Amino acid sequence: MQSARVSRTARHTRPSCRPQRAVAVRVSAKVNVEQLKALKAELYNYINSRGCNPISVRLGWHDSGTYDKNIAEFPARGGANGSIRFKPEIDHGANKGLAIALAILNPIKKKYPDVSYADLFQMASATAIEASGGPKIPMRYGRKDAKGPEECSPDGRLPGAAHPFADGSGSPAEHLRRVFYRMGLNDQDIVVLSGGHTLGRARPERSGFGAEKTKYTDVGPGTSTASPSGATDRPVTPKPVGQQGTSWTVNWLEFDNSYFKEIKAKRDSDLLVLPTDACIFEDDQFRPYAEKYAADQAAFFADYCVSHQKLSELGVEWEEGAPVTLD
Ligand code: HEM
Repeated sequence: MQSARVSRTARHTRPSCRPQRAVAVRVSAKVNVEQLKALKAELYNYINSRGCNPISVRLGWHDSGTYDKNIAEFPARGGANGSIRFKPEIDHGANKGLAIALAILNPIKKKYPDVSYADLFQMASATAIEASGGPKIPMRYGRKDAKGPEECSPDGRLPGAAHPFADGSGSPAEHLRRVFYRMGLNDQDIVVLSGGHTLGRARPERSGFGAEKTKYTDVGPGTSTASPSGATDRPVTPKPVGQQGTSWTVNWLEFDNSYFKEIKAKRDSDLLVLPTDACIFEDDQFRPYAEKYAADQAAFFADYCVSHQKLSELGVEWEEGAPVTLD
């Protein structure tokens, strides 16, 4: 597993889902490409076999979503720097339940000591999406880590889902704009990234949202006899102890555009629509994007790749010679 820490030539691609012309770049002596590749292979198999795709995506997003573009210094500006692994950040209210994701990833991390936590969390998220049938996001690696609890982001930077909003916003759309604009993201990013909720569930014991269980979560994704989509051949999540929660979609381990279709249709009270989800079809600037993604999965995937790559690089300080790509 140990690789020579030498410069090498790698293929570098631009941020898009579509194949791009390869450009030769020098890769950092500090970034261990062999370990990154081996880690990705292990994560792909592990995450898919355990059905922990949704929580892996939420962990990556909650690490990077603390970014504040108005703060110059690393890591005080927040972002994808691995600081979520420390108390007090992991104990922030918005992160409730994510200690489970750390408990899953920490033993794996031990086998890849040269990989930063920041890279691990972003890789786990992107790999979880790919392994759920989603697009292959053009990821780049070589992030530096925050070093200790004193470098954690302050509480309150992640979005709330419903009134009352901590920043005093009068509507969900205003709140989303305040939070995502602070990260340097735009309306399209807000809508397309909301599509991350095609995966997973909300549980009363974590966020306070959702029911204890629904016909879609009591047995497993897409396996309810009431499911219009019927059974899935994807692995079913091992039934966890505690509440099963409410999913946004029927097949909540399948990454597709069903989130947009379901939010638009509002057809089933067993599927979740948070106020911040509903507003993507209610707000005049958000709606065209939401309509586009409900109608066209390929467009959703293409735009999702661009916004997810941005999200995964918020606030990042790269190692010397990074970023590197793996393909
Ligand atoms: C737009 C603002 C957002 C709000 C207000 C929000 C809110 C929430 C809430 C309340 C939960 C339920 C947590 C629980 O009870 O376990 C949740 C789960 C989740 N969120 Fe978001 N979220 C937002 C954006 C995002 C983004 C941008 C992504 C990824 C790109 C994302 C991915 C997820 C995933 C995958 C889950 C399911 C986790 C699981 O099943 O364990 N969310 N979100």
